[in-house]
Amino acid sequence: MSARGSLTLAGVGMAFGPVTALEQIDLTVPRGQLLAIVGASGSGKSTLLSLIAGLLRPTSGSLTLDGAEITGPGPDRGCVVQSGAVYPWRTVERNVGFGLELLRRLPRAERRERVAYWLAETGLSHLARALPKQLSGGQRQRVAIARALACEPDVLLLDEPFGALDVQTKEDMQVLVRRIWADTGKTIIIVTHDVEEAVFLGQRVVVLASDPGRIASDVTVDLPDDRDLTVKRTPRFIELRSTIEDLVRTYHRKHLAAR
Ligand SMILES: Nc1ncnc2c1ncn2[C@@H]1O[C@H](COP(=O)(O)OP(=O)(O)OP(=O)(O)O)[C@@H](O)[C@H]1O
Repeated sequence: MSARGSLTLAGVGMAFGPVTALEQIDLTVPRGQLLAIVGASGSGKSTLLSLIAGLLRPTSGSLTLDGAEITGPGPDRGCVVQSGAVYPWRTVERNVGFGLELLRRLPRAERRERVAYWLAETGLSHLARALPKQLSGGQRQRVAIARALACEPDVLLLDEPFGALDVQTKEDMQVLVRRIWADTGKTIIIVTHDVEEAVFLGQRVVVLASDPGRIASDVTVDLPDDRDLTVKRTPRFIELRSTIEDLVRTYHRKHLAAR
């Protein structure tokens, strides 16, 4: 279990010239929490994740990870985006080992061991020598997840990672994320358009409103921690999904009406 991974955002704002993408975001994510962020298109979800990743600097407020200010990207945070961004010329195992080659001077044997572990954990061992072009979309996202985890980050950031996948593959990936979370105890933050995905994955769902992007609602998902896909058919799941879908819609409409 990771002993780190607690995030605090205090008064975070982000403007791109005249566009205020985020305003006054106050958010504490305890170590080991699985948080989903939803909101209409343009509500600042990706911007928020990029700030946590350290790819952007806020125009106001501060972000800290375990008490230290986030000033740029670092190996303590691993990112996976929708496109997966795997290197087409590298085999699966060399993709998974990529961050380890770059970020840490690990002995070769340990590097191999870690790559093998994450290949197994993500169900890719049999594809270790394959090239990305031989993989399905879901398998490619598994590679991106394994690569992020091989560096042993304290926080895993997922930006619409399954948006391009078919329903079946998407559900397999959701189950994978829940298992990784249960096995590692890492802090995981996932941005998604898909409210069903947010409720299935999250212990907590934060809803963003648009224009400017801000926290509209913070919902605790009181479903069992050892949930499987059948939970999606339970009354409480359906109720939570409807409540959050309504919130997303309401804040989207308010934003349109204000224009
Ligand atoms: N690099 C940038 N330069 C200028 N404006 C930007 C930039 N990045 C984001 N924005 C603006 O900030 C706002 C929030 O964008 P962001 O991509 O974070 O929203 P999102 O909720 O992730 O949207 P989507 O769900 O469509 O991906 C939008 O108005 C967008 O146009």
